[in-house]
Amino acid sequence: MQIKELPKEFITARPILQTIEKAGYEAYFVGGSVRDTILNDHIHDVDIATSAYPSEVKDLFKKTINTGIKHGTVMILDHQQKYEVTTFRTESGYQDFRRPDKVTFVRSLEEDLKRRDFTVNALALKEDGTIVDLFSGLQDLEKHILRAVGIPDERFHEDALRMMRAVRFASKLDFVIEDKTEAAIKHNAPLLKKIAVERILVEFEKMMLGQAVIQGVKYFLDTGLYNYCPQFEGKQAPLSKLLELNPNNRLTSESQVWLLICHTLELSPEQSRSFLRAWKTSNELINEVESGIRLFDAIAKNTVSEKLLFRTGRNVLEDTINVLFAINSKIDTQMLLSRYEHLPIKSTHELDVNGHDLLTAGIITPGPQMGIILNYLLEGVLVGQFKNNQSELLLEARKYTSKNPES
Ligand SMILES: Nc1ccn([C@@H]2O[C@H](COP(=O)(O)OP(=O)(O)OP(=O)(O)O)[C@@H](O)[C@H]2O)c(=O)n1
Ligand SMILES: [Mg+2]
Repeated sequence: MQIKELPKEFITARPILQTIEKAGYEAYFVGGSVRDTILNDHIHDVDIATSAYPSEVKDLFKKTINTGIKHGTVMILDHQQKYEVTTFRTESGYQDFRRPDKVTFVRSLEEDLKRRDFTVNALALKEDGTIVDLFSGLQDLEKHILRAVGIPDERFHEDALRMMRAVRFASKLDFVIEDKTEAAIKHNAPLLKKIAVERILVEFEKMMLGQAVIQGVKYFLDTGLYNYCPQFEGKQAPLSKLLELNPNNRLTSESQVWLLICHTLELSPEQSRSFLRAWKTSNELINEVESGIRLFDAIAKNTVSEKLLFRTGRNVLEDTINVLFAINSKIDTQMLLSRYEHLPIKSTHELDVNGHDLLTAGIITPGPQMGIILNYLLEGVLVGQFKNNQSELLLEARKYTSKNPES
């Protein structure tokens, strides 16, 4: 197969391949960018594989960085672009089911491709647009099949994360997993325990954000992979609720993913925090999800106040609304949004007095009372009891201090 019109990302990278080839080595585009080009999907990073050894690659280009020289990867800087060029390799020494600690460089493309995870990821593209397809990856791409290269067991023993990659691609690309490959995942699922949580997290999030999320989740449950993810052991029943997600409403951010998961597992705000710590998500995400779960709780109890909407903020509110759509909730989300829009202020900075104003007006002296009064004024403004107007707020602050003198 020949690709007639290469995407612009390949066109700009083409001189790199040509330089390597002119020096007598082989060089190809490989990996996801080749797969995504044939699928007509957007490509995000162009990876290059070559028969040249890292030192030989470095001799050919002016600006290079040793990003992963041990694994054979050299980064080439060219016209403000960065390209990762990796020497063909076979990988050995997989005792721990993680990425190899030892790689052996080889001169043969075939040796390199046969150690890749799935046939659709084992295609190589020449600079002239010719596809090298040694494992029927093109046929699998056409039929939307995800199939391990060679013997599936071997591929998953080399890197157990590939099992999570399989369910991720099933969701992202809307591909079915070929039977033997799926059976090998079922069989080897416990190996996932060896994999760093941070790597599992990335694949799980991508699965949840994919176009065929229900199919991804189905594989995730059927293969038993979930049992070897943090906090998911034995949680088949609650996780199965994800199979009823609204197929027309995709999640659009990591925080939505985790809000949905914490809600599905019926976690309290505090439980959500420790759950997410086990998954090693960022603190920012933990705070967002906690806030969203508080809103979910208030929605369930019908106790959503203006103050809660204010504290939730627009981003988390929008995330929550998208999750409500995803779970086919009947909640009047329009009403929630409209109540938020009608809040007189959206952030504490918009309050027409601040601590400094209270001090200069002589209403209080520095101390803990300041926070209490500002909060009192904020709440009054949010419920429409006070206007957000400095003189009125100073007056209310004065009234408050005379009724509640500092003890
Ligand atoms: N555990 C892994 C990870 C990667 N690869 C190979 O390395 C390529 C590039 O890896 P990566 O960028 O992680 O994945 P992509 O397939 O490019 O997908 P994405 O769109 O997420 O970049 C893959 O296509 C595959 O050939 C592999 O065999 N096994
Ligand atoms: Mg990639």
